[in-house]
Amino acid sequence: MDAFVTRKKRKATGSPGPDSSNHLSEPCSHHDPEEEPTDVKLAMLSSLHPGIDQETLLDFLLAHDGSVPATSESLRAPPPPAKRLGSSVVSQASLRSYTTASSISCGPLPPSKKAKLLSRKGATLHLFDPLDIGEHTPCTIIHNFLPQEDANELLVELLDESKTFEKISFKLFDNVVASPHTSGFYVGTYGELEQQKYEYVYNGARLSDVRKITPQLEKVKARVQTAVNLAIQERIRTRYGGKKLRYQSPQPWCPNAAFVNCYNGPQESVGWHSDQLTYLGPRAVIGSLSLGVTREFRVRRVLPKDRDTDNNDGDSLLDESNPDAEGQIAIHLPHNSLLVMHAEMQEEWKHSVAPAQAVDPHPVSGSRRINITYRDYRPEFHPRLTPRCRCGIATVLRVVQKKRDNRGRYFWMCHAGNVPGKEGCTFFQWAEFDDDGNPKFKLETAGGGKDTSTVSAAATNN
Ligand SMILES: O=C(O)CCC(=O)C(=O)O
Ligand SMILES: [Fe+2]
Repeated sequence: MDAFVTRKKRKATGSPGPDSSNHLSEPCSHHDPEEEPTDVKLAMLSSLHPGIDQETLLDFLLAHDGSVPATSESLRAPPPPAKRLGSSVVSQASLRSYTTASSISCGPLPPSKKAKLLSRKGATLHLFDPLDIGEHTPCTIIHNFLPQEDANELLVELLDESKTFEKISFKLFDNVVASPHTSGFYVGTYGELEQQKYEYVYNGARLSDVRKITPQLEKVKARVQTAVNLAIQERIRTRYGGKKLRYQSPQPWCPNAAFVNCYNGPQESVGWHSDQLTYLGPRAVIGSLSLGVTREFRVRRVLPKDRDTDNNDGDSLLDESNPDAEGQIAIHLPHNSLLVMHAEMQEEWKHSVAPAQAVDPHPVSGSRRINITYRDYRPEFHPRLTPRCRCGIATVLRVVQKKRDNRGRYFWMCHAGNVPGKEGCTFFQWAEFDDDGNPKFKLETAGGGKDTSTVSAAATNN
């Protein structure tokens, strides 16, 4: 592991570097050494010092001018770092009484008249009230979602499944890092199972542990589907001015895959990331069901970045790559709560499950939390159809999140660099969709590849 921090980081040759995610779990693992320095550095430090929370790691990283080896050394030195006291957590039961008169009297605000975001730099705003969550985040929360018995049965079933879950390994710079929690992937039929194993690529590699959906997961799927579709319609009516977002699919949301995460104890977590859009398409919606102990799901908006201020100095640690730049919002996800991540979530926000110092034990799961993300894999994004790079691997779909010029533009890029033992190629291609998010593939480039040397500049430092 020491080599891991002391080795000089490698820049992928010719890589366009428009990173949009930094995820320590499937199916969203991306990283880019140049674009997400703080997140990546925090991920490295987290894996080296799993017992230390991210806020403390960030404090130390800042104190050591962003140097991972120096930070790590200092964290190793006795005495162990004290827990940050006087944390910036702001807690309240509801924001109703804090919002403007108009937002109270007129109901949900149209997008143009958003209530002022009450999170602020360096602070974590804790939201509990579903109305607040709907108004201030791109999510809908439904508490006590399933009949109690169904929730418990599902929890028991998945706790048993999770005994054989594994941490997912991926490549970070030249090193192999394990996700800070375990997970399993489920699909509907044996046919889909074979397809997923042999045709789809996750994080640059085939996923060997694909499982057939369990009876309880299947039973609950229909309820999740109904609730998510209702939530989407409600969101469109109340937040998007009655019209779905551009590139959002007009088709009903129909889950056909489920990632199940197990967080075994308070320290298990998932770092800041956006979920990978490769098989979901743009403006994807995800239904996320939580069981067992309550954990904090944090969200933060990705702040745009001007080209002029790119690469200026070490200040980047203090702005958009800092999770505290605009403030985080913590949504508490208790047992049996369904969180709908709406169409604006993956493109414009990042999310994480922060390590906790302690958790309230759950009568069934003890200190464990199970999370299921139901996903709608769209047939039009089957890897048979999506562009291939020179590595012969289906490329991944990503979006420019930061750089103002190309913010919101999608692109396909090689992902092989994430595979242990492999180098990625320079494939880059802007992705095009019709207004309903259906891909328009350039036939001449599918299976071929395009060098990024000219187009990449447009996306660099996104
Ligand atoms: O555990 C959660 O609530 C979120 C998990 C997650 O973000 C993911 O699997 O992509
Ligand atoms: Fe996620």
